[in-house]
Amino acid sequence: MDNEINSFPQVLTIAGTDSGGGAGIMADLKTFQARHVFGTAVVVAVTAQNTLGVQNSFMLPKAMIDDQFAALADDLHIRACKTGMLGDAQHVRWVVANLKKYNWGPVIVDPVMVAKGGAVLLDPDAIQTVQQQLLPLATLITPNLPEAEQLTNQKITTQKNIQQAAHQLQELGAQNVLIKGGHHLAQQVQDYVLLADGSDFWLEAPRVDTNRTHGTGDTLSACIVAELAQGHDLTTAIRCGKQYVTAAIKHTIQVGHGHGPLNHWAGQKEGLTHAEI
Ligand SMILES: Nc1ncnc2c1ncn2[C@@H]1O[C@H](COP(=O)(O)OP(=O)(O)OP(=O)(O)O)[C@@H](O)[C@H]1O
Ligand SMILES: Cc1ncc(CO)c(N)n1
Repeated sequence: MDNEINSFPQVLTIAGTDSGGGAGIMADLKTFQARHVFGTAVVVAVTAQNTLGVQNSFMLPKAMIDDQFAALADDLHIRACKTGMLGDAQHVRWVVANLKKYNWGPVIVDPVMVAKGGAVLLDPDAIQTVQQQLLPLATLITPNLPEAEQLTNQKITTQKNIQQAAHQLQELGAQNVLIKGGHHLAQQVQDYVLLADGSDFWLEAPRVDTNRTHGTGDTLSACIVAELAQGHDLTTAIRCGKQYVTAAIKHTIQVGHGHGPLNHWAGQKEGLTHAEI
């Protein structure tokens, strides 16, 4: 009976809001909607933000965070989840406690640290807590290059460095690793994937010459969550996420004066369906 009630794929984002609608929970929910899963959210932080930057942020108190998790656990059946902006060490610890307390399916950790405009979204002194407490829970971790540098405490300039960093992240406890190459300015953007069984591959796409890349990382990880919730394997979900985010960057929309948001309808434009990727 309960299985029938909760048969529609439901997913969860645990992150911060973006009043400008382009990143964080807003990007996640738009991606979930476009990828045909039912999106839910635990709000950890609220930001006053637009395409020009982050003007203010507010971290929610522990009881409010715990109650959001409890409300979902009492009623819904979440098949996969992701984390985004977690703010500081104590919020990382509170989220970790709730990830351990209930079953949310595969956990995709997007270790958000700094917004495209430069605002700090994770206190630097929380990095150790992320390494020690959150990474071991990660089915997949999806750092960008600066985040991978912080988490592995090394400069990353070559493909070999990227591969070494991915292995280090596995040693810290993440089962699978996707290092995003959007911050490297080469003509081809290259992301590196290292899977739990030791196999690996590069995902390549032509760089789109645009500054409208607000929320690219959120959109990629949210799409992976959506595909996993629909029963696809991790490699398929990652390839689909890459295809979706590339389309969402390419089919640009004109919103805001700065780092504009993506076009979350772009998958429909390119006729992408979850089954065919
Ligand atoms: N200009 C671009 N053209 C094509 N693909 C891009 C571009 N910029 C980023 N990407 C892709 O978008 C995805 C996200 O990468 P990126 O490194 O930008 O993440 P991020 O820094 O976490 O994003 P954000 O902080 O804005 O959420 C990756 O698959 C990356 O290759
Ligand atoms: C709330 C929030 N989460 C994540 C990002 C990074 O894209 C952002 N700019 N804002």
